[in-house]
Amino acid sequence: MSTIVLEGVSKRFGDYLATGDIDLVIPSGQFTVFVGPSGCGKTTLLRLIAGLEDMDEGRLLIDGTDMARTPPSGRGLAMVFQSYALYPHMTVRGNLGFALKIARQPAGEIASQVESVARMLNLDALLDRKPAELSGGQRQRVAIGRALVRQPKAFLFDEPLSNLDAALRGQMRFEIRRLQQELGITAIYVTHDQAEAMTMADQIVVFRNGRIEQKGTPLEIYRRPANKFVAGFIGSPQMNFLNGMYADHYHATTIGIRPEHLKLDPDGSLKGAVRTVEHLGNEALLHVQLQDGSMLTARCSEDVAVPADGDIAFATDRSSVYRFDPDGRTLPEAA
Ligand SMILES: Nc1ncnc2c1ncn2[C@@H]1O[C@H](COP(=O)(O)OP(=O)(O)OP(=O)(O)O)[C@@H](O)[C@H]1O
Repeated sequence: MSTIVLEGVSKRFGDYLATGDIDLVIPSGQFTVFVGPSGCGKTTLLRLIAGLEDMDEGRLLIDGTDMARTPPSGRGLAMVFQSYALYPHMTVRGNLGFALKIARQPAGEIASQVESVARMLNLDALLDRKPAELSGGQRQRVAIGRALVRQPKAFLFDEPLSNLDAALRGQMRFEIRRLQQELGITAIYVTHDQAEAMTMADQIVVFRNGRIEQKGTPLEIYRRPANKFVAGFIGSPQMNFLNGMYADHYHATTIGIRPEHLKLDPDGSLKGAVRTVEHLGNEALLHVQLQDGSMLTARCSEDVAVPADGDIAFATDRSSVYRFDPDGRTLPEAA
């Protein structure tokens, strides 16, 4: 278990600020997810922590020790990449034990460590296969196992599931989380997928343009987004944003309503016409054009009755309406 602390960390590539002024605590034994759109600097920050990039300013402390002079190999961190980076000519057993072999551990010790990790990750039956003879999910498990045998202080995951199909991704999310909880190991996980962040994290850190927009538990971020960017980024389908008369009514520049907080109600004040219906099997998404021309998405039950003329109205609780100022900052709840 290890606590990782970043103090005023910045990194530039030439004139370009990839990540700036980062103050952050990664609590020991917790699962922290860095999330944000492509290019927001989350991978750069992970690589700074791993020691694969040098920071321009700031400090990195692991368990209270400044890492400025510690090379990547001395930090006790294990990184798992999207590309798996397995050795193709080695078997699963060889890949899993490689780091221990390099560290000149006795053969008996290597064999028992490899077997215990293989059991943990359900790889026992695959130990004699080469990476080319494995599925994507199995390869990813070997990559995780290879990091695990080194008994790291913390795991650093860089989009490890983006090469997998949706079903396997769901399963691997669950397995990574289970393993991390069982071992009580500190983990940092980089993704651009907000659903992954919501389902896996103890702490989510939302990035934009190299800076932290908000950090908190998944529910805090979903319920109390600090600004319009976070409100729009977390939650799927995306929060609806409305301006003009709808926002004026709430004394705000923009208001936001999540698709799941719209209720069909003939007396509702959000009146419009259904343009398309997306049937998802367990629910339907209604895309509605409001009277002022703006579009709204509503999450409804699959058996929703759309009137023949398409005219529809929604109501929402005042407490479900988010209000934003001209700079996009969240205003207190409407009275
Ligand atoms: N070695 C480099 N030299 C120059 N610019 C770089 C380098 N590495 C990253 N950048 C730039 O820094 C910014 C942040 O990159 P980074 O890879 O951290 O983003 P990211 O949030 O992880 O994005 P993605 O989800 O696409 O991987 C990007 O604009 C990128 O082009």
